[in-house]
Amino acid sequence: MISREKLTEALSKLQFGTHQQPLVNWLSETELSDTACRLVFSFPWPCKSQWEGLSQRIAVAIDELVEHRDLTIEFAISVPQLAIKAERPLVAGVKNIILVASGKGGVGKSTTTVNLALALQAEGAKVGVLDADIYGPSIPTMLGVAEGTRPKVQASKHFEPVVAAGLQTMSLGYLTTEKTPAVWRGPMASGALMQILEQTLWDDLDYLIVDMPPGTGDIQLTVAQKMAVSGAVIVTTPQDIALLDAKKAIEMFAKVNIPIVGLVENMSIHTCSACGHQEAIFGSDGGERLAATYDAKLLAKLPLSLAIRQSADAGENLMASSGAEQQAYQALALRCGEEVAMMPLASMPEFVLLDD
Ligand SMILES: Nc1ncnc2c1ncn2[C@@H]1O[C@H](COP(=O)(O)OP(=O)(O)OP(=O)(O)O)[C@@H](O)[C@H]1O
Repeated sequence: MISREKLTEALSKLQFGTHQQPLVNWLSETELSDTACRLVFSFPWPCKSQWEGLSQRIAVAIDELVEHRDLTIEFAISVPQLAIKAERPLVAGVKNIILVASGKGGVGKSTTTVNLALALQAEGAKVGVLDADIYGPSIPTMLGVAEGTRPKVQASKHFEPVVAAGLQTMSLGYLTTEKTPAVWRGPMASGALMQILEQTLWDDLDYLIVDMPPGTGDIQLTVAQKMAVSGAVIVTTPQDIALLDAKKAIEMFAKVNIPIVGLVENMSIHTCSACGHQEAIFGSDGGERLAATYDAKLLAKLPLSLAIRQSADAGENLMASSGAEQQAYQALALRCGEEVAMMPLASMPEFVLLDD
């Protein structure tokens, strides 16, 4: 005979996610009758691509209990808001702010921001991107936003985000022109950034991914300190010089008590499209070594690839393709979402988990 207890027992044998937690942790609804069995699982991070496989695993695990009943398995996503207890104010309409940073310029921070955002969205989250790279806002181009696009202004004080590829975006690039490039000095730059962060009408975002300016100077420090941030993702290449700068970025965030969600090793391996030969052009295992030094997680190793460069240049959505690159960003998004969701479980007293 089917019972809730037996169901839970059978389901507790299944694990899910990198942390291999019991799937039953996310069982949010159970309906049992003589003719039907309906289960609803609600996940705190976006993971749509996993649902089909999960559904099959669940059906096999409870097959004997379900017998002749109609089995319905449903999945939902409910990303919790991670908030800092401290005085930093939350940004309206945003549940989690994730900073994407690098010590060194040109390591692929903006490319990672865009593709991480698109991949989180493909996994079922509502995502926005704030282009805070004042030295060269490149997010609009990478998302195919037409040159000269300006955000709509509401009541003379709020910006409506520019929606591109389904993402809510805001960039200093929308507010400056080639003739009036932004020549920002420290306080002015961080002031302008905070202003566009707070004056944009973000609409119910699970994640706002912020493309930080490269470096670890005053602007980065001020912005990081003023935002109520869930965590930072550090992008580096495996090259020694980039790793050195990534260390500075990790230490900067430690100083202002911002947890590191994890590291991304970009431009990791290159596979020759003609012969398939693989080469570690910028060196190998730098990400692993850095992660080990700081006891941080290596979220992903992303390939150095023509498809990544071309999609960024052309403003095309790489998640609409189905190659190894799309899979690499999908894996990054799944891992990143999970790590953010798991954060309250770690020993970080300055964080509280708020229910919806
Ligand atoms: N994994 C990758 N494979 C191939 N090309 C890449 C990859 N990542 C980034 N690029 C390319 O490298 C260049 C620099 O990338 P990007 O602008 O994302 O770096 P960044 O760290 O944000 O730079 P900046 O310091 O200027 O803000 C771009 O031309 C981008 O298309």
